[in-house]
Amino acid sequence: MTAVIELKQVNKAYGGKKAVDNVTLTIEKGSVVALLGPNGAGKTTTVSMILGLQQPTSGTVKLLGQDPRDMQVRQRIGAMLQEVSVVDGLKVGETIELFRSYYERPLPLERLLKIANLTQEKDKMAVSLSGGQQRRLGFALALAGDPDILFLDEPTVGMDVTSRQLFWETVRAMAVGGRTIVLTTHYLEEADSIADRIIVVNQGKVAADGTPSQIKAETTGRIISFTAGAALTTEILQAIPGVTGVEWNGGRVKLTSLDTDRLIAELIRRQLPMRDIEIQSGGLEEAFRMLVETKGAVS
Ligand SMILES: Nc1ncnc2c1ncn2[C@@H]1O[C@H](COP(=O)(O)OP(=O)(O)OP(=O)(O)O)[C@@H](O)[C@H]1O
Repeated sequence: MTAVIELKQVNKAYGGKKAVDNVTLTIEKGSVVALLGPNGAGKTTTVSMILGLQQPTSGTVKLLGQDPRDMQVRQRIGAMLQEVSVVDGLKVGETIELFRSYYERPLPLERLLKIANLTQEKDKMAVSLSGGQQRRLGFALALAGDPDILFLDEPTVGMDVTSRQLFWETVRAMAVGGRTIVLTTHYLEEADSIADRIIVVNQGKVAADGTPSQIKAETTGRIISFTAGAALTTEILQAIPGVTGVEWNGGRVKLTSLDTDRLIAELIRRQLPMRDIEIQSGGLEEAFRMLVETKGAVS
């Protein structure tokens, strides 16, 4: 595995306040990584340091093994930031052409227009685009140089459902092609479906790091549900080692546990009256809430 992004003991302070607090992490080539965290957690600051737009107060950031400000490195990076740079007086097509001119091997204009679903808008003034269309233009500009690493900072904010679907299909196809994608989002279901690694950031620190299923399993544990025989009560179930929660819904009971493999063995060993047993993971939303709440929410 090749590390394309490396952060070592990175800190960023504004005044006396730490926005990023001693973060060390490595991102491998070809991975799709989602940075999740509440407002003010430090996601954008982390991405800006990886991009070389801001300097860490201490620690080191390497992009493709180099300083992120290196010109050769910049040729291989694309970024879609929260603010889209719409140049006054330029049409959509001209804006894309301008960005293409910065790169040695840009993607063709027509392809970029198609990817961003802006073919119809090619001759419109960029400033006249709607919010969602401007986000899509931002995507085309990020892809102009056919980047190896793509940064997407809350990319789908303001996009309608159809644009959002098309957007993620394109991102997925790019990841299959071996590109590395780093995104920040508040939409947990998007992170769950697109990312192969989720890094939860809270108060400038990494609160959790793993695959979506690891994050879910490690934080909320898993759930065993079954239709319970009449003899079973909450007291009996709570007394079984490994049970962290008991919830009833009619005759069905939901047990939560951090180790469902061990618990299921124990339930069977006790020959409890159970039918239609199911094992599920907790939701990412729940995992995220727990992580952020236990470590203290950021206003
Ligand atoms: N230029 C700046 N000057 C002073 N403080 C800043 C600056 N940029 C960010 N901060 C502070 O640093 C912290 C982290 O902000 P950052 O924008 O990185 O968070 P975020 O996780 O991207 O949040 P959001 O989800 O709201 O975009 C916040 O407390 C923010 O107020």
